[in-house]
Order: sequence, then C-alpha cells, then structure tokens
Amino acid sequence: MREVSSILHTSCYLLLPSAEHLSCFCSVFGAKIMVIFSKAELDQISLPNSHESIYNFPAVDLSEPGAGSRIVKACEELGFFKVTRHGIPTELVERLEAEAVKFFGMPQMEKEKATLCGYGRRRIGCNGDVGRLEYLMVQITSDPMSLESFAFLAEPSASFFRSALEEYVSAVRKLACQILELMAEGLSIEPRNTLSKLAMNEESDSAFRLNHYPLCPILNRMDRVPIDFGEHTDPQIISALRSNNTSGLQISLRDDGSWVSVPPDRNSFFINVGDSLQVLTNGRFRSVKHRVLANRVEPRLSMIYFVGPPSRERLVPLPSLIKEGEQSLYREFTWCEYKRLAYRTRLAENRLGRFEKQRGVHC
Ligand SMILES: C=C1C[C@]23C[C@@]1(O)CC[C@H]2[C@@]12CC[C@H](O)[C@@](C)(C(=O)O1)[C@H]2[C@@H]3C(=O)O
Ligand SMILES: O=C(O)CCC(=O)C(=O)O
Ligand SMILES: [Fe+2]
Repeated sequence: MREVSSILHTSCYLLLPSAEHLSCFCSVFGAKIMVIFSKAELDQISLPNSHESIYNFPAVDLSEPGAGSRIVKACEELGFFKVTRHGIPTELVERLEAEAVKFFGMPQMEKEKATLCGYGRRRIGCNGDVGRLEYLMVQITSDPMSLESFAFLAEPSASFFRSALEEYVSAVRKLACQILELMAEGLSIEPRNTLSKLAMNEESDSAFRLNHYPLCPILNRMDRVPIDFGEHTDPQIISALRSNNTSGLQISLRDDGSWVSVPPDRNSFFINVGDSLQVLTNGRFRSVKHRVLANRVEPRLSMIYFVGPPSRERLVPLPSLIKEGEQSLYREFTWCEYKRLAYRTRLAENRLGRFEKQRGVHC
C-alpha cells in the first residue's frame, strides 16, 4: 500500500473508474505503467464524492463581552471555533502568505535544500502516512534567533520571509494567549494565566507549520475525493489555523462523528482543541478530529500555530475542573512522554486512548 500511495502522489494520473477496481497510468522514471487499485486500497486514499453538509460553526468575536463563555461552549460542543476581530493585521498575514507562495513556488531542488530545516512533502510523520501536500515546519522557541538554525532562512534572500514569519508567529502567539485567558475566564480558573503561561513559557514546545496543497486538475475527473491530510487530532493544547480562501478543512462532529466542511475565511482564525487541552480539562473539552480533502478549484495554503506545553510539563487535569468525587480520566504523563508516543503513532490513531485510566494500557 505504501508503494502504491507514493506512486499515486508522485504523478498526475488518468483514471478509468470501474465498479470494483480503478486503474490509473503513472509515469515512473519516464515510463508509463498502469496501476490497478483494489476497492479496499482505493477506500484508504480517497472517499466517494458526496454532497457537503452545511453546519453553523461557532464564531467568537474577541472584542465582545462574553467571549470567554462562548469559547467554552464551542470547546465543549465541538472542540473547534472561529475567531473574528482578532486584531492581527491583515497586512501581516498577507505578507507571510505571499512569502509562503514564493517559497513553495521555488524549484523542487531548492526547496529540498531546506529539507533538514523542516521542508517535506507527501509524507506525514514517519510512520507511513502520506498526504497530497508539501509543508514547512518550524519549531518555535522563545528565542527568535533560533530561526538561524534554518539555513535557508538565514540567507539574505530569505530576509523578507524570515521577518514576516517572526512577526506573524509573535502576533499569533499573543492571540493564542488571549484565547487561553478568555478560556480560563469562561471556566472560572484562577489565576487567569493558568493556561496562557504554558504558551508564554520560555520552554514552550510550540511549532509553526505552512501547508501547501497544490492543484492537480486531473483529479477533477475522478468520481472520488482524494484525502489530502488524513483524519487526526492535534496533540498540543490548541492550534490556531489560518488559510487562504480555499475550502478543504473538515471536522468531525462530537455527537455522531459525521464530517462537516468548514467554509474558508481568510480573515479569521480557526481554533482546534488539542489532546493536551482535553487532558487539562479532564475530558470536558474534547480534541477535534479533522482532515483536509482535495479542493478542485484553487491550491490551498494554510498556516498553523500549534501551542505546545513545555517538555517537562505534567499533563494533569486542572484541580478546579475536577468536581467532588471525580477522578482524573488519565494516568499522569508529561508532554515530552506524550509527544514521543505521538510521533511513533499513525496519524489516525487515538493516541490519548493509551493514557486513559480505564483502558489501563501502558506504553
Ligand atoms: C503521523 C504523524 C504526523 C504527526 C506526528 C504523527 O506521528 C501523529 C501526529 C501528527 C501531527 C498532527 C498535528 C501537527 O500537524 C503535527 C506536526 C503534530 O504535532 O502532530 C503532526 C505530526 C507531523 O506531521 O509530523
Ligand atoms: O492544512 C490544514 O488546513 C490542516 C492541516 C492540519 O490539520 C495539521 O497540519 O495538523
Ligand atoms: Fe491538524
């Protein structure tokens, strides 16, 4: 399956659909070969094309009173919400977007020179997951000079990219803190910086990721929708996502697990509850399962800031959120332990399940 998927992703292909099998022509080292996918294989890399359901997503205007309670309600019901009037200047977002478009538009060889610095494509993680995207991942520390270790960012030609990245990351980190403080207020947690200090801590293990989903016009001929980034939850506390005006992001509803498409909005940020916040709230907030499905009209570009706790932080439910007689649903672990495990699992795995007390599985 792994070989088949990587062939699928290395070339554009002509599709001849039939009921049980699908054949496609791939160009491998210049030679055309025909690949037949069984129905089971096809089911793993694509979905039947279906009509999208419309869902009324919660939007929180950060400048309005009551924003904290609206955030809490959205996190309890969906684990996902949109933030408007966030105060991040459009000019800054657009500057970084333009630099990212330039970066992804560079010749493949040049982008690969940056591979050691977090550029990758098609492979998601190291455990056999593939996606139809290329990305740039940057580890964020409190020291802006840490970007120096990204060789290509240190080059004079990348100075605009670098400054846009630094300014954007610093603005989105502030936004994440504001959201975490409103969340604490909505949950009546004292002190108010209980959650935000995890993001502001010098040792916070946060990350920033640019995802680029190129367009492949041939996909328009398919009667199935390829999966660009498979279903998963984010392991961190929260993730703040901003994308261009291209659809593709879907979330799974907490009630029945059905998938709904998130209408794109380039002027807003979308916030995901991650696994760590699920633990800190003892399951009151649930990390949201999400995925990206191919867009057939325009390439998608998303920028995601993942707020991770400091490595040695113990992930335990906040005492004020444990009601009398209640216990932690999870056995105790640090972010470092969780991250290590997360990076050894497949994308779609229920990672947190391994730390639930009733399952009693130790790793
Ligand atoms: C398959 C994987 C990719 C991932 C690490 C993992 O083993 C499981 C979690 C994945 C995820 C999802 C959210 C973020 O995009 C990410 C950077 C993260 O922290 O966890 C990715 C990891 C990745 O792409 O390496
Ligand atoms: O690119 C997107 O829109 C979402 C990607 C995502 O969920 C991730 O990188 O964790
Ligand atoms: Fe994600």
